[in-house]
Amino acid sequence: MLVKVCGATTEAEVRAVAGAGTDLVGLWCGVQGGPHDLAADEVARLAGAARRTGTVEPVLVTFGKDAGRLLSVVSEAGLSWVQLHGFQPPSLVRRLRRDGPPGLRIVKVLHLDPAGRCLQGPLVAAYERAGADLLLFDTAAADGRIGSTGLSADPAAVLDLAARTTLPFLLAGGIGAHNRDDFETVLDHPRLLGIDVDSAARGPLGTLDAEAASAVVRAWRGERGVRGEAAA
Ligand SMILES: O=C(O)c1ccccc1N[C@@H]1O[C@H](COP(=O)(O)O)[C@@H](O)[C@H]1O
Repeated sequence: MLVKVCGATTEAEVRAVAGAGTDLVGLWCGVQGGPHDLAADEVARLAGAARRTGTVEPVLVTFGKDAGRLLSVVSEAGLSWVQLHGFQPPSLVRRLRRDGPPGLRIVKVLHLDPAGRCLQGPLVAAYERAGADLLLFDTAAADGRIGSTGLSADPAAVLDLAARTTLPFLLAGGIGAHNRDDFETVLDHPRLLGIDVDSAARGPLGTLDAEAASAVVRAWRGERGVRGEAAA
């Protein structure tokens, strides 16, 4: 069970996430107006801090659509993971696959609305053909908001979406220590690779917090116990 925690803005948060036993830490860049958005040089600095922990890998999380800009951030920070969290076209996935560093892991996010419909529905197969490595199923709010909605998906809608895909996937959207059992059917899915968490990994001050992240890790890894294989 791979665990990613999203939205670090300081080295202390990166270390807290690593200390909680997670595998991946999300660093935002190109999330205009987002409270945890970082400049490219800050992404590079925090990516270095993540690598120095020896256990947690940095992930560029972005709404950006400009391939040249994203490739420059990936290159400057020496990143091996990018998470396309917005409504980027399949051609961006193709371009990152073609021009990105060898081994770059491209995660394309698909959003489920409150009725269980996938907002990127017609493009799902195209993202896979374009060279995405992983999908990430997250929720969209009724008003169209995406990213850290804190809203959980209906497990049946997750399974329906999984049935329309072939790649491994991560689960996100209001994931916390309290709701692991709601997703028992999803946990049994052979292509579920792990979870991605923002809100529930934050402490009372709103910063990423070792105790809050550890509670999520313990609840979701359970007897499946081991650290995610994709972190190495
Ligand atoms: O965390 C954000 O606000 C965010 C902004 C832009 C892109 C992605 C973002 N986070 C993603 O939100 C989900 C989970 O959030 P939550 O646990 O429901 O609060 C996850 O995929 C993060 O990568």
